[in-house]
Amino acid sequence: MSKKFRVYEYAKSINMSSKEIITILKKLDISVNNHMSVIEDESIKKVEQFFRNIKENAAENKSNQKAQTEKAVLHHDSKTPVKQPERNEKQLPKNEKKEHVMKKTQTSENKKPNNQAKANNSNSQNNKTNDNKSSKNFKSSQNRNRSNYSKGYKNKGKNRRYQNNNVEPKEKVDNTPKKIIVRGSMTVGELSKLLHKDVSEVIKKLLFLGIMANINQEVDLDTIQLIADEYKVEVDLKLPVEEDEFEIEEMDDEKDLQERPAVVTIMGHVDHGKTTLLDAIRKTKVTEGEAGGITQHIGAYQVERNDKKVTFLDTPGHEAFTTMRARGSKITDITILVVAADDGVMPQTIEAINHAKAAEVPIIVAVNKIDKPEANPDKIKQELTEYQLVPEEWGGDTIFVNVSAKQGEGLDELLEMILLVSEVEELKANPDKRARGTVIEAELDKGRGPVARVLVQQGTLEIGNVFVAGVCFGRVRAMVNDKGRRIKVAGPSTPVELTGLTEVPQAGDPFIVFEEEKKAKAIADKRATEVRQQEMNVNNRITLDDLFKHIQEGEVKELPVIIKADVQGSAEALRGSLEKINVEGVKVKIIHTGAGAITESDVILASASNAIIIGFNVRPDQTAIATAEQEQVDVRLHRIIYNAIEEIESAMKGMLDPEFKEVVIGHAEVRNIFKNSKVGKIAGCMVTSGKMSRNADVRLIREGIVVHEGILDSLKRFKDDAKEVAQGYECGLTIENYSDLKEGDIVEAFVMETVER
Ligand SMILES: Nc1nc2c(ncn2[C@@H]2O[C@H](COP(=O)(O)OP(=O)(O)OP(=O)(O)O)[C@@H](O)[C@H]2O)c(=O)[nH]1
Repeated sequence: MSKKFRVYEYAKSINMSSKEIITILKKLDISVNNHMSVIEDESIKKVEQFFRNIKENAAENKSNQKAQTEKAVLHHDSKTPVKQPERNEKQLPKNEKKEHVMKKTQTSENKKPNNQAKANNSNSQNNKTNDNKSSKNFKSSQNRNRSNYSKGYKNKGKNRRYQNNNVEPKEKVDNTPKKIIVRGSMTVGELSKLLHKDVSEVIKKLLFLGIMANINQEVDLDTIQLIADEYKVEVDLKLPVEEDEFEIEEMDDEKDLQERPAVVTIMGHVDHGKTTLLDAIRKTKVTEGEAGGITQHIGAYQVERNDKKVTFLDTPGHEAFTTMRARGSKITDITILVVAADDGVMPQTIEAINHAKAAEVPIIVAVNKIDKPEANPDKIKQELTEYQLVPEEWGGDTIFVNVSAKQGEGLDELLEMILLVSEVEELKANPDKRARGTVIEAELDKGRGPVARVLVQQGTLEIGNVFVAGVCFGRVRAMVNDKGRRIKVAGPSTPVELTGLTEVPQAGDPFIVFEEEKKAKAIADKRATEVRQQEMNVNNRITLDDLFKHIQEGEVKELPVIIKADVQGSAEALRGSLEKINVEGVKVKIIHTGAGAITESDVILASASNAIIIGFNVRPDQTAIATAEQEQVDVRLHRIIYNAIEEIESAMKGMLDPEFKEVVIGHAEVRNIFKNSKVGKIAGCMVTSGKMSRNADVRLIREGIVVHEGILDSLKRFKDDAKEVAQGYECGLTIENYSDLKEGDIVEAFVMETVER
């Protein structure tokens, strides 16, 4: 080649990825920045030589292997002891060996169950190249294994371990699949699993095809086909579904649109009465028309007034509201901003206003606690004008309603106003189409399996409908409304609890009904793959080594956190709050959230990502406890969201530069004053607590007031200088630049210590 190439051009010309070429160039000490870098003819020659060497080495190794195998067999036959490590590997039952490699794959995906991890350790005991001493080393030991693979390939003639691994056990049962289903590119690890092959074997095959790859490297469809051909496996290519086609909502004809109930979220500052208001509305308005009806928590509830319905979301606060929004779902039509009339506009009031404004949701102000004697609704109105919420009577367009959630006052008027705003907003939906909505909460129910609480936003949901919620597929088996009644259909703005899912979706996940089960399944699968890949990328980025390196270098300061909660809604609320914490540049990174007990796989994920686990109203199971102990993963259990947030904030402060705090080490009482012509006044003291130390800072306290702060000039025990004088002993001391000591004064000695966070 006489021409200059860019990395990507050259990579393309030999059917490899730019990434692979860059890796090889770096190995050959040829510096390149990225796929656009130009590579000279000289460098290309070196790369080509590199490939030739690999192929030659591989060929040589193959013949060496054969010789070694024969020799090994001979040795064995002639009862000559065979080296222990080789024999151990060989004596492993075939399936154990497979597991051994599989585990490595799983470790990289952070899915390694602990029992397998243990087996892996024991299998590797004789293998000095494996370092599984510390479970915190999962990632780094994995990296070492990977580099050993490549080393192994280069020096196969010398490295007995890899020779041995390559000896096919004679009794090996061929469990190669006849056909594999391929939906797109995948990693070498995933391909190996699919083909029921050891990763090392697939990496070897790739090498023969001139592709340097490690377990996490992605291989494209052509390469997958080539490798599959090598094993005579048929590839069933299921090309990705064009999801957008199905996901884009059909335009509705104006004539098909019908009025729908408003969906209302209640926001406001802590203790201003959000929950009380929600409960009051529910109690007075729900049970009224439903004699004996028992309301059920399904994430939202509906009330009726003047034959019109209003849907209230059950989770008060803007965290949940924003979490939903962040996940791309807009479910709130109107925000009720609760402000306590005896308090005023507080930080979270302002936050709530900003959240509602950002989402362009109209605000109705509920001035609460007007029953209190100190209530001052006008003060609230005044304060809110600063935030462009001006009451109508003052020339603005914001609706204010005075309420007492506690006494049930003003609720009718509030509902009236909600209906008025709904009318102005012209909230409409087409009930005659496939349902779409948003998951409000979801959890795994012991008896019923995955349960999702969904708000239907468009169309009508019916029993038997097939749907996708997030990455989960389902068929509506049963639906229950907020009054605990089984229902068969649910129209726009109706909250329902449904069963029939295969997995537990996440709060905020979009929910779409499909006509065909096949389409729904394909979309759920595709989404699941995408999410898995995203998760894997995240995990690759957060390594223990990297995290510490970045923190030390001050580049990145973040605390990875896993949240498990009793219901997904709480997990998401906690996520919202934690992600908002910003302690001098350090942020929380939520790497996983879920509903249910803390499991071993959570602990392993935490270990691999150096994360802290927060359990909210959940406990770790027995295996998780043991693994957490072994992995030294910090698991914090809480029942109050605020405490969890506070604790994490403190943990984050531990990651900041050290701060100092004062520690009092002792007190001495001045009993006599001696005058010395040379040094001035000497205080004869008795150490009453702790100790006096020559190096300590001191403050002089007279009748409870600090009259001076400074350092000791001298500390003596009788006539001798002393470093320290302990409690119960007498001492003489002078304070630097201070001579106004008096009998009865207290000398407090203190030191500044680094704060242990
Ligand atoms: N006097 C009076 N007290 C009220 C009223 N509404 C709520 N409270 C009281 O105020 C306190 C806080 O009410 P909550 O409903 O828990 O407030 P919240 O805004 O949901 O609080 P968080 O959930 O902590 O954010 C409780 O003691 C209520 O009983 C009211 O209209 N009048």
